Amino acid sequence: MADQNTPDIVYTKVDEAPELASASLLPIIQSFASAAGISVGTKDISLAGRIISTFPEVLTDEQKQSDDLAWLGEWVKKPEANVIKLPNISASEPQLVAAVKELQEQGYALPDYPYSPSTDEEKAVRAKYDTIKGSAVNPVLREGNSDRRAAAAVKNYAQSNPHRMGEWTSDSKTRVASMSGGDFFSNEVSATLPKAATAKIVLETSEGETVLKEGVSYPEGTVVDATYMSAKALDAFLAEEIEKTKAEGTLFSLHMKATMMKVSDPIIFGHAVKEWLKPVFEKYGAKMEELGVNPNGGLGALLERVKDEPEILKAIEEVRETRPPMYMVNSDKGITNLHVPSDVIIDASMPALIRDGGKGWGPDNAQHDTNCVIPDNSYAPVYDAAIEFFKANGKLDPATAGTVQNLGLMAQKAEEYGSHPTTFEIPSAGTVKMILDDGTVLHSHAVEAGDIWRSASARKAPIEDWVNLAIERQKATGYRAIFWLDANRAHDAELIAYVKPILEAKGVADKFEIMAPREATIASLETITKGENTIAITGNVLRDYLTDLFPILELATSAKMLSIVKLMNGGGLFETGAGGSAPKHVQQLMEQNHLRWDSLGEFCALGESFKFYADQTGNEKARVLGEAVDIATQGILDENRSPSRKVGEPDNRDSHYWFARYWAQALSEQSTDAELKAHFEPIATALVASEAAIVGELSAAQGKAVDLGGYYHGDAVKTASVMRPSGTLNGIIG
Ligand SMILES: NC(=O)C1=CN([C@@H]2O[C@H](COP(=O)(O)OP(=O)(O)OC[C@H]3O[C@@H](n4cnc5c(N)ncnc54)[C@H](OP(=O)(O)O)[C@@H]3O)[C@@H](O)[C@H]2O)C=CC1
Ligand SMILES: O=C(O)CCC(=O)C(=O)O
Ligand SMILES: [Mg+2]
Repeated sequence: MADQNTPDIVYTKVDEAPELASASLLPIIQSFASAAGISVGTKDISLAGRIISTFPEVLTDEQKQSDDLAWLGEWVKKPEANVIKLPNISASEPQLVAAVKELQEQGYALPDYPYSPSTDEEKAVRAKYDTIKGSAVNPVLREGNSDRRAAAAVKNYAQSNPHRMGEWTSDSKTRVASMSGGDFFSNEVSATLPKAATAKIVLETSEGETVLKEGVSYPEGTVVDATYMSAKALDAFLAEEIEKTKAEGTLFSLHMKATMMKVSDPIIFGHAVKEWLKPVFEKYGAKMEELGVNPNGGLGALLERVKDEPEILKAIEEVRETRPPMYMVNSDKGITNLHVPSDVIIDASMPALIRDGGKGWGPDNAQHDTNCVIPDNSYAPVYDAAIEFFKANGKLDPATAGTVQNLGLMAQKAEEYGSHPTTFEIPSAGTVKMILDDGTVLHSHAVEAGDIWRSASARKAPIEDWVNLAIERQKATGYRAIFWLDANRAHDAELIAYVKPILEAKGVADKFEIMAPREATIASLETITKGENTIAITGNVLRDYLTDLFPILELATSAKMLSIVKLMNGGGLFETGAGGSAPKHVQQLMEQNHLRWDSLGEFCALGESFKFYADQTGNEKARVLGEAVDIATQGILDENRSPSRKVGEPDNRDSHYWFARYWAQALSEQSTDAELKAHFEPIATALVASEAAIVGELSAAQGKAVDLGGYYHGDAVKTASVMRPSGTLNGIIG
């Protein structure tokens, strides 16, 4: 067994619903793993944990925390890494500010979040907070490409227990709106570097040259893109779509990824907020700025800042009356699409809308056709094609549909994932140039004030690894395999120049197709409609989008996906599902003490992690544990032991009892390892014999509001007592 600081298997400490689930599940895992001499320990990547570890200088010794993310960033580069990663918060500004406030209330002397930093000290604090914001964990941990698919058991379950799908009709007014020019898609340029280079990015204006960034280094063979979104074109597009929505009688909705694309997308979101409230900003812009309003933080924060300004509130109300109804996050509470940038995240929101027959929730708490505004055209065609496909063909039938697996290029901050330090809101008109150390001007764009310029890149080694993974997966399955690459898009053309020679050299070119996202969407939907399967081999953003889209259509949720990251240096990262941290579930637990979070993703990841551990170390007990996990997971599906959505019915904790029971039974019934068999026989017997007591204790706990001692930084003891209410179960687990 490894030392205390380096557990054999790392289980990440995260946020919200998955972290609550861990309070119940992890003790079971640790107890079972210890029987094979395997330690399972936590490393903290939660939002609160990352804030705490970033500001040691203002904290007491007791409050200080190690920088586990930095540690993990190194760990995933080691061949022995074995990490189970649960979804964590990629914080928007309002989430970060709320977490800081909660920690301050708990006695952490953290600096306030500086909205508009002016002094050097404020700028330094803001820079630190900016590193915590957005998708700050996943790009660091994901030192490998992504392999996401539904395990056979999960797919079979979905086919025999098909979920409800909303009806699609050919007269649906739902559609996708995206820019016809001036966006990232149309302005993209790309080049592959023939040798290693260091680049600087400058803005040349009539006043002279400003260095936006320097010292960006790229190894030989890196595909380096540059593009920008025109602020003027974006505003004109948004204004037009607001009017069109009104004319069409649909809901206005904006879908983007302000969390993962943490620099560009909050700015785009801010443009939408400003356009929506244009007359108010025109009249009261200066006053609102004084009050600290930042449109990028959303309507929610804006309303909070102007709450004592009756004149502005009245003006907002007047504008609202002239606007189309908005797609709502929570119509009971009046929370709109534009309230919080992290409430409507495209990967989860668009598939849910498509699953529901193209309907979004309106302010009247009823479902309506919706105008889905996705400004940038790079990936919007996927949703557009899907919507048109279902209008023409009717809803997908999950009972007969095949599956779309995904292999996503993601390692080493591939593509837009790594673009955060090289994304800029342009302060004044001029030319942005990307200049290499040998003087070559690699890319150049004429820009105007407010344009969003960004450069993304993808390195050669990850690209080659991704193509090779695709070849392996196609060989293992025989499925139709499609590279979702658009030969007419600059970046994709560079990737195709990598892909084709590798396929040809390996003699498998005839096994693969290359299609632009729109055509690939149609081809994939046609394939699965026939009950056949396909592999989508995509870049990073489509990895994210498709691994929610197809699972949500096929399985109702992406939470049950197998999500494996084969780390490039030999380790394994096992993600639990492809979904997020489900904030709504926490609310329900706090109000009703019912947790509807489904840990199936954790079960799938756990089985893989143990088997991987066996491969890596030769500890065959780990393999026995892993194979038994798979049997237990199958049991959860076969016996319908997944959590129910309603209070009073079995929840996440019940499913953990059943998981422990099936796992112990599988271990006591196997004959590969006599020691494990002997160890788990009495445990399995006790779990079966105590069923009534355990289920009774779990059920008695539900129904009342609970106190977790915090939302972002809950109290571990309080959380454990809420999440482990069965003394009988705790006694057996030890
Ligand atoms: N890998 C990662 O680290 C990821 C992190 N995130 C983070 O998660 C947060 C929320 O993101 P959001 O876009 O709302 O997406 P989520 O996937 O968290 O939530 C969307 C909905 O999916 C359902 N859902 C998701 N997981 C489960 C589960 N295990 N069991 C049952 N239902 C589930 C829930 O539906 P219902 O309410 O109907 O029950 C939930 O409301 C954000 O902070 C985001 O940054 C998001 C994606 C990935
Ligand atoms: O990194 C993030 O912010 C979210 C990632 C995500 O949604 C995914 O990996 O599916
Ligand atoms: Mg996602």
